[in-house]
Formats: sequence, structure tokens, C-alpha cells
Amino acid sequence: MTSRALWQRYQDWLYFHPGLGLYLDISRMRFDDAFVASLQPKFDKAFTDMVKLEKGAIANPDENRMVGHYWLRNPDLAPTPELTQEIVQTLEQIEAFADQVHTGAIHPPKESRFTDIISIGIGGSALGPQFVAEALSPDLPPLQIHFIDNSDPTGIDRVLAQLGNKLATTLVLVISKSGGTPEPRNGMIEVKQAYTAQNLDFAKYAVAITGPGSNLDQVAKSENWLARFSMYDWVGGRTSEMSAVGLVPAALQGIDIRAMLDGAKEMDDATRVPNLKNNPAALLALAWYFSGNGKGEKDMVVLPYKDSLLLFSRYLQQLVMESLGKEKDLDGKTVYQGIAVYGNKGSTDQHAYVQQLREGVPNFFATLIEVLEDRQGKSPEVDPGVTSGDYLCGFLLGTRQALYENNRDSITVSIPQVNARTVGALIALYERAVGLYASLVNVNAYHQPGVEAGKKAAAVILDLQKRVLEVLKTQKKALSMTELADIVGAAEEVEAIYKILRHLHTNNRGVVLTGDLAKPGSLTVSLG
Ligand SMILES: O=P(O)(O)OC[C@H]1O[C@](O)(CO)[C@@H](O)[C@@H]1O
Repeated sequence: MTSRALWQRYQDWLYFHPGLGLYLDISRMRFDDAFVASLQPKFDKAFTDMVKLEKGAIANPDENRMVGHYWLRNPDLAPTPELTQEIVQTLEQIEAFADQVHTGAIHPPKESRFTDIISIGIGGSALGPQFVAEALSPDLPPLQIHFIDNSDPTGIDRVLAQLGNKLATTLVLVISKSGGTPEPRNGMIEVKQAYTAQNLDFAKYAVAITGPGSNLDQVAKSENWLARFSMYDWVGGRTSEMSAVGLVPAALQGIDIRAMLDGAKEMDDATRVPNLKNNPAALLALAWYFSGNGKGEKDMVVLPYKDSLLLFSRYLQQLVMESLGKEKDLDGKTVYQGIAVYGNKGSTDQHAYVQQLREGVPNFFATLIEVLEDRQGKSPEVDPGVTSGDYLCGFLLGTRQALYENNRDSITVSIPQVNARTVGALIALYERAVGLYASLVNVNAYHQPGVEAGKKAAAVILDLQKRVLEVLKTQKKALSMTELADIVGAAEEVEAIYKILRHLHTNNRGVVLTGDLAKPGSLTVSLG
């Protein structure tokens, strides 16, 4: 295509949202009109599915749940007045709580102000809050946030060590929709122990964000924690940023949560338009479908050219991959769907993996996120008449062009600034694109059966560990791995048993392995 023709294609396919100042450019995806026409019937269905979902249909059939994250930013759309009221009240409760913490009306037992937050949660109960903190937290926030998003002892130690004596002024948010996920539960128990070790009454620092009646909710209630906020069963973890899960930490950091909700609402309005060319989420879904042949054959590489958007790709990874990565479609047919997502930021990644993108295996499409405003205030010149921001812009445009020249497609999303409205809008844009794309490829975007399988398998391993230790307590002599596995009644699990024992041995947990470590079959085990 000549540069004139490309310029025309750019204008033909450019989407612009005047209220948000957001541009979406899919002109560098090489679909043609025939392809677009062929997808129209699928889009008609996707738009209808979306209307039903927003009206409260059971859009997540496996879990028999409504899917209502869109109501969070426009409560009047909720299907019942009770739900509308619940959303409005929770928002007011969040704002009042954050305000009281900021003014010191709510304060730690022996101090006048809370200074820090430990946010404990995983998956959707961490990724949104982390992305938003990185993108929007002021340089000097009223409360500085720290995250524990894993069951990694060293990771927990690091957060606690960094806080040190400041635990006395640190608020703890325990975020878990189900209230039963092991990682946040472990984090909570360890953090609670750290408070107790400093003679601090954990309950006076602790806030639960969870489903009403969950295990976590019951603990928080019985121990009389500082506050409890409700997470609704009709909001999925990966779309929960605009529920209490994301809004409580954001409000505490001084982020304008109303602006975030407004930006999302404006984008929701724009992505409700049942017309492909005038709906930015539909355009994204079209581009994804084209690129991966409706089968996820190409990966989505997300490159925001702005440091504060670093975690956007990590956030999208869960949103896209947990939603779309499915073995079965809605008719029970085996389809192995999904789109792999990765990326960090530009131009940094140009000095890492962009070499492969430009010249290596062509198994991806890029999404470049451009922020039009370089910084607030004047920029110094780094060359005559040239600023660092000009360089960043040049790197983005150059990468887009270099990729295209080598038959690598890209999408460009441009926003005027990184602020609460545009971040809310970006989240809403991708939530809707995922919903529409799921409909195009006929999968349930709102369940995650594969994750449940992993959780169950982990529980089986922990149970095996208990059984192994019980058997070892009754043994008088050291046993080989196979002898032990036989006595435990888990001959098939000998390798897992060996790995459990190696872990316990390394951590001085009373398990002694003797023999040649390079030859696991030669080892014997006993309790030291
Ligand atoms: O908020 P919860 O219930 O602790 O779940 C955390 C995450 O675990 C998952 O259920 C599975 O990974 C995610 O969907 C969810 O965001």
C-alpha cells in the first residue's frame, strides 16, 4: 500500500472519543472489507449478548451468576433498585472511610494518622489495585501502598522489613472476593503475627474487602476489624477494579475515584453503540479476531510508552487470558481458545525483545499505547529543539512503522494524559473488548475452571505432605522414596513425595535426606 493509501486507511478507520480525547487506530491491521463484512453477523450477535448481559441475564452459566461490572459506574443500570442502592451506598461508604482516614478521624490506636497501607490479595484482588497505584498514585500520597500478592515468605518478609516500626501506622487491606483463597489467607496470618509481635492489636488496623458471609468476612466480623466492605458475587475478580476491591485502596491513596468511574462510564456508553465502526471495543475485538484468525494464533504484545502504565500489560494479562483462555466453548465443543498477552513498556522494551518482534517469529500483533502529553510543565531540550518526550514519540512512531514494513501488524491507542478518567476509560475499553470477543468466539468469559483445577491440585499436594509426615513419625528406620510412597499408600506420587521432602529438608523442617542428592532414587529419609 502506498503511503497515501495508508494515510487514507488511517483516516477511514480512526476512532476518536471527543469527551475522553482517546484515539484508536487499527489501520495497521491488514484486514480488508470482505473480512469485516464476514464478521458482521457475529458482531450483531455480540451486541445483542451484551445488551442481555447488562440487563442482568445469567451471562456466567456455570456459576449461575449475573455479570454486572458495568453497573458499578452507572448504578441506575443495575437490574433492581436494591442493587442500585447497594452500589451507591458502598461508594459513599468508601469515600467516607477514606476521608476519615485522611483527616485522622479514623487513626491507629496510639498514633494520630495512618501513613501506609499493606494490601493483601491476589489475581483480580491485586492486579487492578497495583496497576492503578502505579498509574495514578500521587508522588506524595496521603498513604503509601505496599502489596503482598503471593504466598512467598521472602516477599512477605520484604514488605514487613521495609515497613519496620511503621506497622504501628499501617492499615491492612485484606482483599479476597471469595474470602477463601489460600495466598491472601496466608499473607493475612503472617501479617497478623507481625502486628502481634509488635504488641499491636491487628483488628484495629485491619480492613476486609470480601463477599458477605465469606470466611474472611466472618473472621473480620468476629474479631471486630476496623471496617468491612462488600464485594458482590456479580462482579468477577478480573473486572473488580471499580468495585470496593479497587476503589478502597485508590481512595486511600488520594486517587480521584469518581473521575475513574466517570471515565469508565463514558467509555461504557461509547462501547454500547451497536455499530462496529463507531464502537472502539468492537474495533479492538475485530482487530484481535483478524490477527489471530479467531483462534488466538497471534499474541498480544502491549507496549505503553509511559512509565506509569507499566503494569497495564500485567493487568490485561489476567483480564484477557483468564477470560478467553478456555478449553470448551459455550456449546461444549473443544476449542482451546485464548490470546496470550505480554509486554512492559516502550521505549524500554525496544532494547529488550523488540528485536524479535521486528525480525523473528511473526506470531504477535502489537498494541502501542501513546500518551500525548509528555509532562506537566515545560520540558528541557536534550538536543536543539528536541525534548525527551519527542524522542519517546519518535520511538513509538518508528517502532510502529518498522513493524509494519516487516508485515507485523499493530494497534495504537492514544490518550491525552494518564489521569483517573483515562485510566478508568482504558479499563472499561478492554473489559468490553474482551466481552465482545468472547461472544465472537463463543466462550464464557466469566468463569475460570482451569484455575480451580490448579487450586485443587495444590490442595492435594498439601494433603500428601501431611500424610507423609504422619507416616514418617511412626517409622524407626530411614526409608527410600519408593518405600515411603508405598507405606503412605501413594505409590504413584513418589516423585511428588520426593519434591515435598526436598523442600522440607531445605527449610530445616525436621526432615533429613541422606544419600546422593544428584540421584533422588538413592536417597533415604527420616525425621531428624
Ligand atoms: O479475590 P479472590 O476470591 O481471593 O480470588 C483471587 C483470584 O483468584 C481467581 O479466582 C483465580 O485465579 C481469580 O479469578 C481471582 O481474581
